[in-house]
Amino acid sequence: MKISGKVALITGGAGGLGKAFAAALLRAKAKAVCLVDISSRGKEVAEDLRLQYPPSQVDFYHCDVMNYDLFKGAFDFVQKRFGAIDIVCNNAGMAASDHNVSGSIRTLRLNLEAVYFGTKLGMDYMDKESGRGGVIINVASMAAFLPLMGSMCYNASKAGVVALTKSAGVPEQYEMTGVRVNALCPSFTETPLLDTSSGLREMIAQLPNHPIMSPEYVAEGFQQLVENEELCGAVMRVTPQKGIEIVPNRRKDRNSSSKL
Ligand SMILES: NC(=O)C1=CN([C@@H]2O[C@H](COP(=O)(O)OP(=O)(O)OC[C@H]3O[C@@H](n4cnc5c(N)ncnc54)[C@H](O)[C@@H]3O)[C@@H](O)[C@H]2O)C=CC1
Ligand SMILES: CC/C=C\C[C@H](O)[C@H](O)/C=C/C=C/C=C\C=C\C(=O)C/C=C\CCC(=O)O
Repeated sequence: MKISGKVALITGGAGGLGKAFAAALLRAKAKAVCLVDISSRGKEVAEDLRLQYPPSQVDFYHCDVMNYDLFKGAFDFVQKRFGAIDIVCNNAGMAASDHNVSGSIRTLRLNLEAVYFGTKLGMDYMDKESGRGGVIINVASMAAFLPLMGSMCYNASKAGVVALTKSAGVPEQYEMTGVRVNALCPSFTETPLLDTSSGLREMIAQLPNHPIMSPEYVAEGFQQLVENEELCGAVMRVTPQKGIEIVPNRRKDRNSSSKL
C-alpha cells in the first residue's frame, strides 16, 4: 500500500509506540492520522505532530477502546471526517503483574478483547464492498513467544493477538474483504509502559545483550507491514538481537511446494 494520501486510525496513539507509528505515516505523506486514546495527552501529541508534519491532518479522538460502542464512534468520526479509512493500528495496550488481579483482567480485556473489536471494526469499515480495502496492524509482543515471569495475562493476551491476527489474515478472508491483517511483535521498547510494572526495567537490565529499542526502530517494521502488499496474516518480530524478521506462516507454506 502506498501510504501517501491515506487515512489512518491508531489506538493508543498518544503513547510511545503509537506516536512513532503516526510520525512514520506522516513522514510518508499520509493525508490524515487520528489518534484514538483514553488519555487527554492525545490532544498535545496531535498538536505536536501537526506542527512537525504539515500539511497532514492529525486529530485526537478521546475514547476507551474497551467499550465497543464508543470505539465504533471513533470509526464513524474518522469515516465522516475524511471520507474513508485505509489503515487501522490496534496498538492501545497495558501491562499488569499477576499480583494485581483486577489489573491483569483489564490487561486481557484491553490487549485482546479491544484488539478483536478494532479488527472487526476495521474489516467492516474498510471492506472493499463499502470501503476501498486496507490494512490492519495489531500490536502484539515478543512476550507472545518468550514469556515473562509474573505476567501471565500480558503474555496470554499477546499470544491471543497473534492467533487472532493469523486467523483474520487467512487468504480467503482477504479475498472477501480486501483488508490485510498483520501482527507486530516488538521486544522491550523505550516507552512509558516500561515504567508501569515495578522491577521491569531492572529485570531487563539483567538480560544479557538486550538493549531497549527505540520506538522509531519498531516503527520501521510497522511501516513495512503497512506497505508490503504481500504480507497478510504475517507475524513480524522486532528484537535487538535479530532486527526485523517475518515469522514464516505455516498455513501458506503448507499450500506451497515447500514441505516446512
Ligand atoms: N514498550 C514495550 O516494551 C512494548 C510494548 N508493546 C505493546 O505496544 C503497544 C503500545 O504500548 P507502548 O507505546 O509501549 O505503551 P504506552 O503506555 O506508551 O502507550 C499505550 C497507550 O494506550 C493508551 N490506552 C490505554 N488504555 C486505553 C484504552 N482503554 N483506550 C484507549 N487507549 C488506551 C494509553 O493512554 C497510552 O497512550 C501496547 O499494546 C504494548 O503492549 C509490545 C512490545 C514491547
Ligand atoms: C509485564 C510485561 C511488561 C512489558 C513487556 C513489554 O511491554 C513487551 O511487551 C515485552 C517484551 C517481551 C520480550 C520477551 C522476550 C524477548 C526476547 C528477545 O527479544 C530475544 C530475541 C530472540 C530470542 C531468540 C528467538 O526465539 O529467536
